[in-house]
Amino acid sequence: MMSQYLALKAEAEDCLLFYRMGDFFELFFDDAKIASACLDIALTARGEHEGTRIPMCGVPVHAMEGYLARLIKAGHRVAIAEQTETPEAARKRMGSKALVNRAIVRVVTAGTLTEETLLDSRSANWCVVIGEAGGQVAIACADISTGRFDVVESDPDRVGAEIARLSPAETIASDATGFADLANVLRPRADFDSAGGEERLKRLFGVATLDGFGSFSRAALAAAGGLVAYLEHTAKGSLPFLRPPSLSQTDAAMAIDAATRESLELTTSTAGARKGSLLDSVDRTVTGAGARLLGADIAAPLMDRRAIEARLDLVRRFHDDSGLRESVRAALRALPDIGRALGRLAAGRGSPRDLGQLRDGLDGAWRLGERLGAIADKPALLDDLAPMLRGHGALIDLLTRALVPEPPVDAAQGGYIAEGYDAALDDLRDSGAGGRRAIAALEAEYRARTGIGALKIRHNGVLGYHIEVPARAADALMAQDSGFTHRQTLAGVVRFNAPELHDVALRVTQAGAHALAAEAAHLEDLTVTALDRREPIAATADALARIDVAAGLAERAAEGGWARPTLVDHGCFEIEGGRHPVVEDAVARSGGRFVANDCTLSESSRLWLVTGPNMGGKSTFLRQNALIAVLAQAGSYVPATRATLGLVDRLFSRVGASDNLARGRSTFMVEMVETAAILAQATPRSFVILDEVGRGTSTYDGLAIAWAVVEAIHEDNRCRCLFATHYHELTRLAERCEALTLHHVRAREWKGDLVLLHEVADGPADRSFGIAVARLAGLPPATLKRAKAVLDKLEAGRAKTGGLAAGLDDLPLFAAVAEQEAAAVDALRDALDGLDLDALSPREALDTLYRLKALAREG
Ligand SMILES: Nc1ncnc2c1ncn2[C@@H]1O[C@H](COP(=O)(O)OP(=O)(O)OP(=O)(O)O)[C@@H](O)[C@H]1O
Repeated sequence: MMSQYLALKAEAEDCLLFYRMGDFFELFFDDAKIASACLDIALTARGEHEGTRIPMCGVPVHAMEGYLARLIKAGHRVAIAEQTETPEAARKRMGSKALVNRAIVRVVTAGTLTEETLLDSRSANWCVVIGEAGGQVAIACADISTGRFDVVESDPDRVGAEIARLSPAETIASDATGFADLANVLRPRADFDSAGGEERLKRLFGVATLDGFGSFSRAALAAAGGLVAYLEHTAKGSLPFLRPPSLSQTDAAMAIDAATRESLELTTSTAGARKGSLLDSVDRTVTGAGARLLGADIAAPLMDRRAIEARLDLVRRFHDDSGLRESVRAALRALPDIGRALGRLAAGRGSPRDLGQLRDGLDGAWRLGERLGAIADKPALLDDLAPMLRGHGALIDLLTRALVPEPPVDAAQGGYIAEGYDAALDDLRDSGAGGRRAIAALEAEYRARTGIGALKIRHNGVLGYHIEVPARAADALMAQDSGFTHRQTLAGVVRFNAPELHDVALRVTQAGAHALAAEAAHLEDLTVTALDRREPIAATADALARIDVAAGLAERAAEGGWARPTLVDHGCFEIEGGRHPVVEDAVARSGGRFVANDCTLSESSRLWLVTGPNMGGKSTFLRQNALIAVLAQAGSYVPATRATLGLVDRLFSRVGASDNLARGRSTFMVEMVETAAILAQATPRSFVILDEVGRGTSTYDGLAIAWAVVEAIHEDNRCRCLFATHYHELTRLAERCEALTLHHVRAREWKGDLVLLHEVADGPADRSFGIAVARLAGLPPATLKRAKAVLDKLEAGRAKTGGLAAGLDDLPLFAAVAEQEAAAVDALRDALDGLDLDALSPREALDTLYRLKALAREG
């Protein structure tokens, strides 16, 4: 047995091997140590291997799903080795010392789950593969719990952002590409060969050419083929359930890099949970499929204005008609998740209940389709969706006739095929029921014959039907001629058999076994019939999800008084009464009122420099505008009283404080890497929010960098940008950057207390209130007093020297400064030994300026 085990383990080296032994899955050696620690189950030992005891632990087969879930969550992969023949068959083959054949039937990984209990019903479960060919890159992703299959052709530099968008359960790449560091599973290069990929796809979809799906690049074939190869590997050869691939380009969606997603908390909060994210605050969907689609929509806002308007038209229809909205949501709420039921059936892991869910879901969809088809003023999208909801009439009828109202998850006990569906099955059941009645009659007869009132006929797995009497009354039945045969003596009872009982029991058992077999055959047939229609069923599931998303967004919009955004072709961004949905909820929960703010970026004012006290609401203001862009392009109403915006092609958010020490980068390093990416990638159609860039380093360095970044964004990127800063010196930039305007969040000091008004107003902030905020935060009075004294000294010094601001003011007027302070400049020129002052970078220029000023003061 151990050599069989070791051979199987060699096939699945990167997995924990679940080795089936009767009613248990056993794990051995290191697998046992890892699993027992992770699952908190006993580690024992058994037999010997190379002179040492073999560590071992096991989980019961019936409880395996729960254990699997914990292992997969902890990041393990599990290979399931099943017995592939019965012990009887093995004995026939090899005699009494037979070893049952076993084989790995499945590799369970995070990206290839279909079990309801292992999946979150409200999130997609993506398995993502990166493929590369001829310098091009494509990403193939599948959610095999629903069969969704997308292939996206990507710029090499957008691969990271795409992966962040999908937030996959598993990412796979070839061990030979440059993307290995983005992957958590590496597969051999041969799996990603584009010619082999084409063959695999043709085989999967049973087609002679892929032309019907669109035109695949070689990279797309490599990725899609690599994905199919991986799914075949984990399902051990059986083909996965995938719908025909939908091909797209990354530029069909707003580009949002990983750091921006994280800082805007689009689908998860910075704590990693769904709670606190934009998605959580917007989500009013009532079905798992709707929630999954909304997550995908928010993660990938569209770039196609017509498609966005189509979604918005549908939201508006539900928004403006609350009666319709409520009835549609009530109907959807009652529907089971047909997409996932279909996924389980297609993966060969379906149950009678899954068929029942299909029946109920499709029936509900049909009714909803009828209703929606008949309403007035149908938006175009609904015209497309309503017919998709109907059209499974024959299947619904078949399943309604075939199944009981509430089919069980476990097929083993039978009882899921409805009466009247199959006359032969009904007969078998009748004869089983007749037998059970005969057994009841026998019980009465035995009681009368023996005079033992407590006599019972019972059933168990070992003895089958038998007669049970209390031990004290058993003697009468023990006699040779009693007509009863002794089978078992237990503590309080003694068990017997009798010839009549044996005959009737045989009839009952045989009828039962035949009935079970007949039901199983029906289950298989019904599954095949349902799967014949899997593409249109999946399309119905998609249509339901789209309607749920629209009705949910309408509900959210009505709840929050949101407005339909107007999308235009030029680069404006005009928000009136904008709000941050997550902060607004939080403020409301603590009894406060959120202050709405306008943001009007235009050609002549495309860069807003926002100053103001800490805690004043700068970050909130920046983010709420970025979130409004995301929501608008995802096809949602937005938290504002009015919003008009030109489409945003790339969204960037750089927020001062986050760091990534885990990746070995300091806070400042991360800040600079991300800022560099923005300067390299932002286009005039982009929207950028920068929050306190430069604060991660020393004041002068930070100010110099912030200064140069603002200039570069203004001159070169020319994107729409909100820039929040504590460097008041930067406000000087307004004098020379014509499209930069100054704004501040308002605050007042009232009788020594700071009052934050959270109101965005024009012009620069007059002061910074840092110490007042520190007091609000509860810094000890002695420390506050000392801080105030230091601040006074600094300010006095600044007044005397002209200060930092004066220096920056002079930066482009270097020559003028030089004229006024010629002597110092000469001294400096000597000191700098022929350095070309005109060629200095802003940072060097600034340093030089300060040295110059110092020399001038001395001289
Ligand atoms: N418009 C608003 N209306 C009501 N409360 C608000 C508003 N904006 C922000 N707040 C409250 O103020 C808090 C601080 O806001 P935010 O983090 O945006 O300030 P900040 O100016 O960026 O501060 P810092 O400079 O310290 O980072 C928020 O958590 C929220 O409770």
